[in-house]
Amino acid sequence: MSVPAELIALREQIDALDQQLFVLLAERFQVTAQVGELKKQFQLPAQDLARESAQLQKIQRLASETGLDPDWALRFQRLILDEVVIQHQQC
Ligand SMILES: O=C(O)C(=O)C[C@]1(C(=O)O)C=C[C@@H](O)C=C1
Repeated sequence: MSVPAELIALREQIDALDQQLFVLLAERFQVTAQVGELKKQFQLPAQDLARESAQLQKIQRLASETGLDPDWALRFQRLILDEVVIQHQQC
């Protein structure tokens, strides 16, 4: 069965967006790696729950404003934060 041209075009858009998403994610992890180094230098804890709480509130608001499911956005952000904390602990 042939794939409609419209589907091909939409998939190209998806691939381009995925690429942007991963470039941004990689950029975020580069910044958090710098935070990890700084925390090590100043002997600060890997996790900052007050900062996370403020971020998660912001994420929920952003999700609502952009039409994303706030609960899903929270889970997504949690995944990222947990990974950063692990990386901080390993640094
Ligand atoms: O801001 C910090 O203190 C960070 O370590 C970065 C970060 C984040 O990825 O945004 C990660 C872990 C902390 O618990 C809070 C925030």
